[in-house]
Amino acid sequence: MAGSGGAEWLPGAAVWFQPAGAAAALPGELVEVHRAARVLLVSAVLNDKPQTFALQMGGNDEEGDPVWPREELGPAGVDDMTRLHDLHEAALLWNLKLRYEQGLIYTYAGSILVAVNPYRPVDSLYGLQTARRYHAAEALGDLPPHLFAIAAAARASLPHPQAILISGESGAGKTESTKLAVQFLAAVAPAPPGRAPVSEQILEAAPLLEAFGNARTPKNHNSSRFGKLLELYFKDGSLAGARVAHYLLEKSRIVTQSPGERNYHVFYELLAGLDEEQRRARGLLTAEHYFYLNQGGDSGGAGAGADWAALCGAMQVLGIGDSEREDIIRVLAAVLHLGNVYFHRRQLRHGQEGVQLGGGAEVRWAAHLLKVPAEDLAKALTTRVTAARAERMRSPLPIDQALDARDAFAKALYSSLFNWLVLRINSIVHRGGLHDAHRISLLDIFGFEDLEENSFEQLCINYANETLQHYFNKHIFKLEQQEYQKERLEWTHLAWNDNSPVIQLLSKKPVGILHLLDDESNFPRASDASFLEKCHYNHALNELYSRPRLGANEFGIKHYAGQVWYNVEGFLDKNRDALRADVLELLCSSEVPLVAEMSTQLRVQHDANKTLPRGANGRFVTMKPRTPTVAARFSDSLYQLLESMSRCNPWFVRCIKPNTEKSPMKFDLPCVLSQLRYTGMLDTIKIRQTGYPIRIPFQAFVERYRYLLTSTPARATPYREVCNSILAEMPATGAAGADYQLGAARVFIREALHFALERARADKLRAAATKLQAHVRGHLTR
Ligand SMILES: Nc1ncnc2c1ncn2[C@@H]1O[C@H](COP(=O)(O)OP(=O)(O)OP(=O)(O)O)[C@@H](O)[C@H]1O
Repeated sequence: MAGSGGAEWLPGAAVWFQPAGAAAALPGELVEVHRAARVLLVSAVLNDKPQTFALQMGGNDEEGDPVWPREELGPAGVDDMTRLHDLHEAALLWNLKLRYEQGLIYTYAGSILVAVNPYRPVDSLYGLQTARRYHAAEALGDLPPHLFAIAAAARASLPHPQAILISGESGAGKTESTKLAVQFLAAVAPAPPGRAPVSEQILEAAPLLEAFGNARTPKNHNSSRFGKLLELYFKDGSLAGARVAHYLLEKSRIVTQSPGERNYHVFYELLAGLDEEQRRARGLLTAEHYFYLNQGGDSGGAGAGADWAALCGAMQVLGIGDSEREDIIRVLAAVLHLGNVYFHRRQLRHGQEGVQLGGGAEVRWAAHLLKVPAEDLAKALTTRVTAARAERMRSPLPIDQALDARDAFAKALYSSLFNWLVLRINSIVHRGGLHDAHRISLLDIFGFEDLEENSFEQLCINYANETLQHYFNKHIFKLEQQEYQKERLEWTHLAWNDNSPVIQLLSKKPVGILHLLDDESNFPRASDASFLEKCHYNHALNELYSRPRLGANEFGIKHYAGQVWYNVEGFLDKNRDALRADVLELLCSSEVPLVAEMSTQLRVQHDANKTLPRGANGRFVTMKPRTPTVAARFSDSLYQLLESMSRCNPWFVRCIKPNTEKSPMKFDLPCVLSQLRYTGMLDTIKIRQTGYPIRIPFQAFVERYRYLLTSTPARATPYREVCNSILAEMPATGAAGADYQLGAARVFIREALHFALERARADKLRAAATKLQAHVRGHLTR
């Protein structure tokens, strides 16, 4: 490609270039230039048609001039990106853009689904008719790419357990995709008679969990602030039950919100939904009066009243009765009252500092709603119990600790309410008799986060994303290529961006950052600063780790999705998440059945998880038992999640955010490009295009595709040879290299050829069925 007279590469500049298939170079005009993305868009007329071409800036040729590989995509792009001939970032980007602008938000990369958020309702995409069509399709590529196709393929692959992993940044569309997949599976596998409400209950659990676990953030007005694994159980072809597991509800949001952020939806919905009389009975006012609701500068609740009515409807469908709902309201209202409790500093004897309670009415309301003695609650907020020998003494709390005690109380109340709710939902949708049911798991876990201020929560979220990216890489690249090697296929090794070193930096024993944090959290005199010192000391030489230049309380990690700086302030407290024993006792003494129940659950969790520290020789030593920290529990649950996933056949859905303004149908190239880059989409497509992800044992292959044989093989022909005969007759898919290879015991097939095989088989079977019907009709007529 050449510019006119060495002119600047600017939009509007005249250029010459040669598109694929054109006999000679064409004159064109630069439409857009993305230097960072090394992408040029050029408009030109080819075959009398104005078209736009995406060109990738390559390296330099021998004379130092830029090299411009080329790609022409046609007006509608391709629906499976493994069919692109010239694979480069510009081609992927332009292909997604072309499709997106025509309302085609789904595109395949082999069997991986790329879903670009439309940011507007696209009802025509998701009707019952569409669901039925996808349900009836025989193979993944038979119909245009769709989320329903992935859900249908997962369902068709039962009884082996299946997992659909839905990933993407905050706001990319994971939660919507999860809901749509569940709706599809519920629609095509209706519950058996007698159990009819179960699928309705499963569907109604989603808005309930969203009300309590989602909140408005600048990135997403309905951002899930917890990770979710939803297991759907199928029996005799019907959706027979479900189970939800949740990960790491963001607790800090209950008591603080940054500008533009809000607390969990349910608070605003409650206040807008109760009438004046109902509010008065609980001492409640409107949302702007509550400290826990107005710190982000937005306590408006437009439409929240209707949401409260919908929420009550969902509770009814789930069988959460009036008295339970009343108790839920008590807890929510108590949290709001607690947030408005304030303190005055008080100088005590011997130079000790203490506090005097302000907002006494708020304490009385909270105690009244929780049915605990008001004086005990006041004591819990202003003093702490210290145990010296056999004596329990109360010592006053200074003002900062009193505020912390208030917030810790509110966080414990709300998070145990959330835990209780999940358990309650499970008790409804996961009834007995499912031990032999078949399972599809849907994972919707918080996306990678890099905020203005990143704290402990972001470290955990990004750690989870690293492990899931690793799981993806392991499936797509590592295990795949290991298999080729084992079965001695001809294969040039394909490198990929391995993120194991970051995972080790975070979690390897004994000095991974999360282990250092745990050790410090169990050491009473440690502080955030001493934790940071230890991180610097142990990892300063690691190239994935950065120290701040100006001595700030931060450390930086180079994640697979980019560098993130974490401010360590509050890390230790958040990780300890200690609930004082006297506070737990107070909660357990509540006469509200729900509060007593959730406090018991809290106590069980608190006690059951206590582990004794091990001595150097591996034997238990006599020390205080360690209460597991948040990071330790989270790592454990991630480990269990991956364990469970490793037993499933995975399906990947990559959600993409088209712009950062949440604008409908606006495709911002650099924004999409960065997501394609850090998820390794180009390499993924390369390995899907040239690799052999489908592997079938010879005998199973022959049994499935024997209808495609044009001649019957001799009786004792080995399966391997029959496989070869079937495959040799299939037309080539057009990608470079062989479309299949025969390994030691299995045949290895490219996805494109697998689609073609499935389609050919379905055609043969259909033709045979038609012939048989005609034969039977003829026979009957005769
Ligand atoms: N398929 C879709 N059709 C229409 N709108 C969509 C679709 N997917 C997402 N959206 C829009 O994008 C918004 C954000 O999507 P969603 O909440 O699913 O993101 P997320 O990836 O789960 O984000 P987070 O990680 O913050 O929870 C939705 O509220 C909705 O407005």
